Amino acid sequence: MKLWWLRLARYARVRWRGLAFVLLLMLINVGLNVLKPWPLKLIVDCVLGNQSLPNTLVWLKTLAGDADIQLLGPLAGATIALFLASEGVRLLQDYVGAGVGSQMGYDLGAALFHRLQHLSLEFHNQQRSGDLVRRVMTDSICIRNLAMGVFLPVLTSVVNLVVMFVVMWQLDHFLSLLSLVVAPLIVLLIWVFNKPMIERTYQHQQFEGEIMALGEQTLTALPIVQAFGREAHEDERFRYLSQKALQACLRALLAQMQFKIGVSGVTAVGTAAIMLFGGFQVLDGSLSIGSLLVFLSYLASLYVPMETLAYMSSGFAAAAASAMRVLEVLDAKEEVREIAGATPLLLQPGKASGYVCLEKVTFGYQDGKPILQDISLEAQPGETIALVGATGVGKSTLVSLIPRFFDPWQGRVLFDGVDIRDVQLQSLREQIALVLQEPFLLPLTIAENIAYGCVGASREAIIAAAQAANADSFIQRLPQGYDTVIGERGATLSGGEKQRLAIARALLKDAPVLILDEPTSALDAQTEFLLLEALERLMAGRTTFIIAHRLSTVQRADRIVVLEQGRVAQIGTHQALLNARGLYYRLHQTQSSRAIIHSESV
Ligand SMILES: Nc1ncnc2c1ncn2[C@@H]1O[C@H](COP(=O)(O)OP(=O)(O)OP(=O)(O)O)[C@@H](O)[C@H]1O
Repeated sequence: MKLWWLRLARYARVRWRGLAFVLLLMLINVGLNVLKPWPLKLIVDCVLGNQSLPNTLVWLKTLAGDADIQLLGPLAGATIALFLASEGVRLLQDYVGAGVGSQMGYDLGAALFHRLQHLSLEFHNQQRSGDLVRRVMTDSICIRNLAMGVFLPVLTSVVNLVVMFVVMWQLDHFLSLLSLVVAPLIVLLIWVFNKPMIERTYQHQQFEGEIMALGEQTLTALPIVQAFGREAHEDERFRYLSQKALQACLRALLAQMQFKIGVSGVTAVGTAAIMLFGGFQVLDGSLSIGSLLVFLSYLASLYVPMETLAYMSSGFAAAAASAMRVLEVLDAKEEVREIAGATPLLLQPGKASGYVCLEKVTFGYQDGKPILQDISLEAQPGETIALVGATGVGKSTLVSLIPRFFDPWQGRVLFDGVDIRDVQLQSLREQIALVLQEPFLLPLTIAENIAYGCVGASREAIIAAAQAANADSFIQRLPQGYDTVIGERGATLSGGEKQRLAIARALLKDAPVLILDEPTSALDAQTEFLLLEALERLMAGRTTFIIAHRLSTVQRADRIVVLEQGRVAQIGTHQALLNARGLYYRLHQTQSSRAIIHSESV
C-alpha cells in the first residue's frame, strides 16, 4: 500500500488548525528549553566570575543596578520564569495535542464506521465482526499515535537537536563535535535492539489480540459453551493465552531495558568525555565555566531526542500496522455501487406500485459457479409469489437481488419498470420491507425496535402495528410494556415473539414490496399458525415474495415458483402444480407422508 501515510494525512488535514497550534507550542517549548541553562551560565561567568555581561543583556544592569551581585535576583527570577513557562507550555501542548489527536482518531473511526455500513453484505460475510469492531475502535487511533506519538516527537527531537547544536557550535566547535560522537553509538544500539523490540512488541500485541478474540467468541457462543460444558476448557485457553501474552510482554520489556541501559551507558561516557575535555579547556582558559555548564545541560537534553528517535521506530511500526488495517477497509471494493448521477426511484414523494421483474438473471458468489441461471420472473403489484425448492437451491439468493444486496452477473432487476442499478440505493430499499428467519432485533426498547425503519413514528402508529402483528398482548404483559429494553438480538423473547415484532416493524414501514424469507420455519406448527394471521394482514395489498419450506405456508400464494438447480423448474398455483405431478407434487407428497408419520407417532 504505497503512500499510505499520505492517504492518512488527508484525514488529519481537517484538523490542521489544531495541529498548527500544537506545532507552535512545540517551537516555543524548544526555545524555552534552549534558554533554560543561560541564567546559570550568566551567574557563574558574570556574577561569580569576572566576565562582563554580553552586549545584548546590558539593559539588565540598568534595570537591576550596577553591582554584579544585584544581577543575582533577576537571573534567579528568570530561571523560575523559564521553568514555569516551559512546563506551562508543555502541559498546554500535551492537552491540546491529546484533544486534536483523539479528534483525528474519532474522525477516522467515524469514516471507517460509515464505510463499513455501506460495504456490501458479501464483504461482511467474509469478515469477522469482532475484527471489524477492533479496526473501528482500536486501529483508527493509529492516526493519533502517528501524529502525536511519532510525527510530533520526531519533529521536536530534530528541531531540538538542530537548535541546541547551533548554540553549542557558537560556544565551542570542538566540544560540539565531541558531543555528537555518541550519535553513531546510539545508532548502533538502535540497529542491534530495534528488531527484537519490534518483534517482541508485535508478538505481545498478537497474543492480546488472540485473548480478545477468544473472549468475544466464547461470550457470543455462550449457550453452546454452557450446553457442552466447555467452561473449564475455555478458562484453560484463556489462562494459556494470558500466560503467553505475559511472557511476550516481559520479553519485550527486557529488550527495552537492555536498550535503555545501553543508551544510558553511552550517554554517561559522552558526558564524562565532555567533562574531561571541557574541564581541560576551562583550566587553560579557552572556555568559561558557565559555557561548560551550558554544554553539560544541553548534553542531557540532546540525548533525550536521540533516544526518542530510537524508540519511535517501534511506535511507528505498530501504528503503521494499524493504519494498513484501517486502509484495507477504506479501500475495499464496493460490490454494489451507486452510479454517478443515480436518481431517486420515485421522482415525487409517495409509494412505488410494487411491480418487480427479474429479466434473464444469472448470479453466483464465486466466479464460474452460478447459483441462479437465466431466471425470468415477473410480479405484478399486490401479487404473492412463493419460492420453493431444495435447501441451497438459491431462494434467499434470488430475493436478495431485489433490494440490491448483490448485482446479477447477467440480466437485470426492474422495480416499477426501472433498472435498480440506475436508482439511489436508499430510495429503492425504502420501498421494500423484509422479515427474515432470524428477526434481527437491537438491544433497544420494544417501541424503538418496531419503529427502527420508520424514524419519528407516533406511539399510536407503533401500537397499531403491534396489534396487527398480534404482538400487542404479549408486549402489554412485559414489565415496562413498549418501553421494555430487550436483550441483544432479542435474547429475552421467544422465537414467535421476536418474529411478531419483526412483522410489526414491516407493517409500520408500510412498503409496497415485502420479502418474507422463511419467517416461520424456526417455529413449531402451532406458533406458525398464530403468525400466519399477522402475516396475511401484512401481505394484503403488497407485492410479496415468500420463501417457506413448509408447503402449507405457501399454498395460498398467487403463484408458486419451483426452483431446481438454479433454474425455474415450474410456475403455477398450488392446485395447478399438484395436477402437473412434477417436482412440486413430489415435494408435497414427501411432506404430507412425513406429517402423517409424525401425527401417528404423537
Ligand atoms: N454469501 C455467500 N457466499 C458464498 N456462497 C453463498 C453465500 N450465500 C449463500 N451461498 C451459497 O449459495 C447457495 C444458495 O444459497 P441460498 O441461501 O440462496 O439457498 P436457499 O435455497 O435459500 O437455501 P435454504 O432453503 O437452506 O435457506 C448455497 O449453496 C450457499 O452455500
